[in-house]
Amino acid sequence: MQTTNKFVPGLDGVVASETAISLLDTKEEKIIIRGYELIELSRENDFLDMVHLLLENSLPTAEEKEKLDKKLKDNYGLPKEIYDILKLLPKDTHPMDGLRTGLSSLGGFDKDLLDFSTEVNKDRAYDLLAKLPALIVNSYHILNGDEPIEPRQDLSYGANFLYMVTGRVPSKLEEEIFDRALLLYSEHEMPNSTFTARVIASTMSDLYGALTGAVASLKGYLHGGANEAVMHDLLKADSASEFEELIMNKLRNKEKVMGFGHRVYMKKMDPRALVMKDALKQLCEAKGDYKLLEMCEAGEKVMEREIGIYPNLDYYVAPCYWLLDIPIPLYTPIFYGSRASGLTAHVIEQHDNNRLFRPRVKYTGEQYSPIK
Ligand SMILES: CC(=O)SCCNC(=O)CCNC(=O)[C@H](O)C(C)(C)COP(=O)(O)OP(=O)(O)OC[C@H]1O[C@@H](n2cnc3c(N)ncnc32)[C@H](O)[C@@H]1OP(=O)(O)O
Ligand SMILES: O=C([O-])CC(=O)C(=O)O
Repeated sequence: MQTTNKFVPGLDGVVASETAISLLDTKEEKIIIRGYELIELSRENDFLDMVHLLLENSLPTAEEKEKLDKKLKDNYGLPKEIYDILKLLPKDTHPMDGLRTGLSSLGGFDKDLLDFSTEVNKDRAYDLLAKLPALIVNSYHILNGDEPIEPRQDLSYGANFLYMVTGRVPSKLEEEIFDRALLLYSEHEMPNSTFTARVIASTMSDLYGALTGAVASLKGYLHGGANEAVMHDLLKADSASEFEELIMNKLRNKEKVMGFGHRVYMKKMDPRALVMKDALKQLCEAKGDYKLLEMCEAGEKVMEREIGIYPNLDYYVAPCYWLLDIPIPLYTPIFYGSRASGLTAHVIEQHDNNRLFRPRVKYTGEQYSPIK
């Protein structure tokens, strides 16, 4: 055992793992996913390409993509018992907690639960990605006292996901923007939720357990929960100047402004946010109403001017989801639905080449004294 005495709060900058999945290359300003660059991928590819890239280490051929699409669609259905379990939850349960419960319960339906071979883990990952839209959206519907919505096989993965949320088939632009957000959210190196999943997987616990822990991690407002918090803030103002005032008040009160800042890109804008800012422009243009864009731009300017901190992805995803008619409590669960693609790749990688995570502490308690 090697011990270093250096304590780094929040493990800021600490290298916790080797991975061949992704890297935030801050020198080159690139988000590398298995050798490709995320922003370039967002221009040329869709979420299913990303799923294939993450789980198979290559972009799919047309034939592979068709097979993947079919594999997911064939497994859309959830065991009826999962809906029965969700119906037992108190109605004010947050959909992230509904998702956490449903996901955890799914483990019991896996006949090979303790087979961690790469192939079985991969099949399990595809099965989960197939089921997540129904689990996420229907846990929300059930918690609202509504009936679950059946997935539609005739729509693309993203269009079906969005259809189940709103109950209407999205326009081409809505489908593309929703899919782009899925792709951008899919993988981001070693955020708290990925670290959580890998720590759990490192005890040779199963994929459902590791992914359930990651739901709890992503829910917090310092991480994925920020996208919901951003929208709540935007709705408190009615114009760019009111939103600027709201942010100034938060700064005066030393409060964090949601959707800004990032452990890795603190002094720069998250490159993914720029892509979603463009998407917001497109959605505003389609609606002929630019208010949300003007408010967000005003917020961006005031944060740069006052404290030199820039938007992260959640800041520009939130108003896009709003314009896509997605209810706010589904923002973080949908983020999770996308991130599950990266998380499953990380759990597989951890199981394939494992060493138990077990760090040490800097002790700040009382010195030893014998019990009298
Ligand atoms: C997809 C994602 O998960 S992206 C992250 C989503 N989360 C958010 O948007 C929540 C708001 N942002 C934050 O709280 C932070 O920027 C985090 C959690 C993302 C990163 O946190 P850390 O790397 O630990 O940075 P930390 O919180 O220590 O901030 C450093 C300094 O910047 C300030 N700061 C950072 N972010 C913000 C913010 N959003 N609003 C106001 N001040 C901020 C801090 O107050 C701190 O100032 P100080 O040194 O004067 O005390
Ligand atoms: O990388 C992080 O710490 C948080 C983040 O942006 C993400 O998970 O997408």
